[in-house]
Amino acid sequence: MSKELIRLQNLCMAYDDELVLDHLNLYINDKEFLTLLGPSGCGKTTTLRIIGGFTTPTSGDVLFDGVRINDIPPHQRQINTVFQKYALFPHLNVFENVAFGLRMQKRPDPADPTGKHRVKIPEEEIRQRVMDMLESVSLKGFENRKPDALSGGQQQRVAIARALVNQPKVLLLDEPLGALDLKLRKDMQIELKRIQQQVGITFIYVTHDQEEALTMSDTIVVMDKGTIQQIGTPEDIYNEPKNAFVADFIGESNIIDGVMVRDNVVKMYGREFPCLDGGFAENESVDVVIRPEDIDIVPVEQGQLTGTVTSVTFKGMQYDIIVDFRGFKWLIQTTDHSPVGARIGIKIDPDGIHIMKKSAYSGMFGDYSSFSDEYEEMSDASLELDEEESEDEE
Ligand SMILES: Nc1ncnc2c1ncn2[C@@H]1O[C@H](COP(=O)(O)OP(=O)(O)OP(=O)(O)O)[C@@H](O)[C@H]1O
Repeated sequence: MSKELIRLQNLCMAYDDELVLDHLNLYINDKEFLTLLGPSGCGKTTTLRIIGGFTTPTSGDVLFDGVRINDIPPHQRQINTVFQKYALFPHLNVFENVAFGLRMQKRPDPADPTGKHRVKIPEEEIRQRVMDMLESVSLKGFENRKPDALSGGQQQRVAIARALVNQPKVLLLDEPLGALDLKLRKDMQIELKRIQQQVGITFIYVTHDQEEALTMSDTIVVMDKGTIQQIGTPEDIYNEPKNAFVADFIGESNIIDGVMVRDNVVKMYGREFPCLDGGFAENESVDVVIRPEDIDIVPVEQGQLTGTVTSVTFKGMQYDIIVDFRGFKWLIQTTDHSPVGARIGIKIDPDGIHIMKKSAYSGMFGDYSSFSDEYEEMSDASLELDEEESEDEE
């Protein structure tokens, strides 16, 4: 999976002088499942359209197997696309929908030594390729059904089979599951990954759904405002987000303003917390990212901080608990049930505290993370800390 197939070099796209892709650099390996993930308007579809040849970049290059393909039209690229609105032909059955592209194709006549005469693909080969493809997408036995007699997920699989039957090297998928309900979407995520592994080609997938990206991808490219924020495996992106934007976008996070005291010690709310990170300047302002599942609820007297539970939501496998800390809301995910109104202690292990350089995104976060301004106005005495420990520290 390490051979490079597509490279985007300094890709820029501007509409009316507004830069929507800003010097994108990215390579995509053969047989990789790569997802472009980011909020609405960040430039995912534009990137996909440029790879497919439907949009011409303002500047920069697209390389395929090392060859510049900027000027190659879409149908001559070995790239097919599945869109969210996968218009199947309603009057054709499943078999004919998938066979359609093959029936349109002509290729050099093997009996013509000049190679000029072109012939249609033989019917027997079409039948074989369509049936193989229907098997790959688990639709064998559905050949004679019309699209309106299929579920949304089955229709989407017909669209995928239709895009794959031409044997492209790359399949582009633009939010292909967006129209499906949640249960079906989850089933199709697993199904898509299986299909990609079975046919063994590169998938470039666009979504704004972080869970979808984490479930399916070998590599996730997190984008915002036309720029790449981070490229990595789902594990890297989740466990080691490079900045507060990525941390906030992937999964849920508490993002708190902190100050580095020295290596392995950060100060939040006037309290020092041991952490594993270093390499920051003394007194440097930083973003402190803490995942809700990395916070332990402990008895008040053992807490590094204490607060009051303001909301408890049962989520099946765990509870989402909001703890109010003088008006600030921590999100904690735990299997322990603490009732609303309970006073609890919070404890965070050093490896649950992630320190990040202050970014343009600092202070932009909502519900669980906008602590900074009001905190500045607080004196340590007003914090709900264990009195003695607080005094020790000062
Ligand atoms: N043809 C166009 N003319 C002008 N602006 C455009 C055009 N196409 C896209 N844009 C703008 O470019 C930016 C990026 O759009 P793009 O569709 O790539 O975003 P996206 O990340 O795919 O968003 P979404 O998830 O909502 O589809 C947006 O601000 C959009 O308004």
